[in-house]
Amino acid sequence: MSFNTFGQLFRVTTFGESHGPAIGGVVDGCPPGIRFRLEDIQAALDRRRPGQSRFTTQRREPDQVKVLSGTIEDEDGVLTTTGTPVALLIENVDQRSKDYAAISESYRPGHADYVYDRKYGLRDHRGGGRSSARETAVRVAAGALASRVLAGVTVRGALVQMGEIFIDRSRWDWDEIDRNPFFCPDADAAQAMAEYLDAIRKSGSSVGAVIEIVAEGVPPGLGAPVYGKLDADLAAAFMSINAVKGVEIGEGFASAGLTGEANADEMRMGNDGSPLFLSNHAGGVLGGISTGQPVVARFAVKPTSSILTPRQTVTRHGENAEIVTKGRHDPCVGIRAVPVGEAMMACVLADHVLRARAQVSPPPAWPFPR
Ligand SMILES: C=C(O[C@@H]1CC(C(=O)O)=C[C@@H](OP(=O)(O)O)[C@H]1O)C(=O)O
Repeated sequence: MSFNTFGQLFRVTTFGESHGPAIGGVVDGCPPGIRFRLEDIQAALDRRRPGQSRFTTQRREPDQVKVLSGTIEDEDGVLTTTGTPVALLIENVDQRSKDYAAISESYRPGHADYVYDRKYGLRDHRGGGRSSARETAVRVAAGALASRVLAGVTVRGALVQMGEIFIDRSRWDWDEIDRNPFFCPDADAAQAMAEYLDAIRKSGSSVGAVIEIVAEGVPPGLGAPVYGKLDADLAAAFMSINAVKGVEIGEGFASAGLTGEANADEMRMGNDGSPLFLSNHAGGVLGGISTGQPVVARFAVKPTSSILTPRQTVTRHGENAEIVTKGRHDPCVGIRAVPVGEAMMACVLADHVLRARAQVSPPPAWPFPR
């Protein structure tokens, strides 16, 4: 059993609280000989970092990562993994715990405060502790390393819904996600989101979001039929992100409304000797095993529960109370969940690449002779 670790062979453990001195993690099982620069990891972290627009928390964290072990550095600054645990450390520098003094005895409705007390009998009331979005920084650092293990695989994510605003998929442009502060692939929807979120933010409220993660170049054959399903591990990985309340693979819940004909991803032989799927309702996974099509997953992030609107609650001493949560909170924490989702996809795929390598390496040559 593990409380703070995920993955079987590419194994990530995280530690640290939002208001402790640092957060960090250990990636165990990373193969030797993986080359990267610290800047590669930093660039990934910079996409998630707080305080980069008026639409995210104003807490100023540089999220400077240190690699403490598991690599050797050459004179050009290239780090090569040695096969030993890679330890990553990010210092917290902008904690403001006094914001939390006013709510240390009460529970934010919709937040993990209450269940921490019920489970452990105490909680780190200086901030969100382990249930803070701060924890996700380490996942992003681990994901950057995982993406180096995934040669030929591209993992990208986008915000496809914010509260009541949906993107128009016919306007999807991957280049757009770096041009607006929402990682939104639809420029028009991004404009509408800016207006919408400004109003939400000014009223002290918050909204949820849906994030879509797409991995292209995934080879067929990752995953296993029953207990080692690739999609089950993806679902667990996305669900482990703080504030995530739902996960879909491919058509997801909408597949319940399709007929067998509509849902069938028909197959023809392509010119390159590989089968061509005529659609991808499966989201790149059939029977828990990757098909070679893009792996497509979506997850829903709930509205941030730290809001200024007074809410009814109870205290840890069993009294009725009212709570107002001040401080520096994201009006839509789903925005910064986009790089986190990409990281979780990369970590799960890297883990399954290693698992496939352990069981069936090399994979059988296809097609089979008659
Ligand atoms: C610092 C980050 O986000 C934080 C996520 C968060 C929360 O409750 O989730 C609350 C805020 O922090 P604090 O605990 O200081 O109030 C955010 O700023 C980060 O993501 O790096």
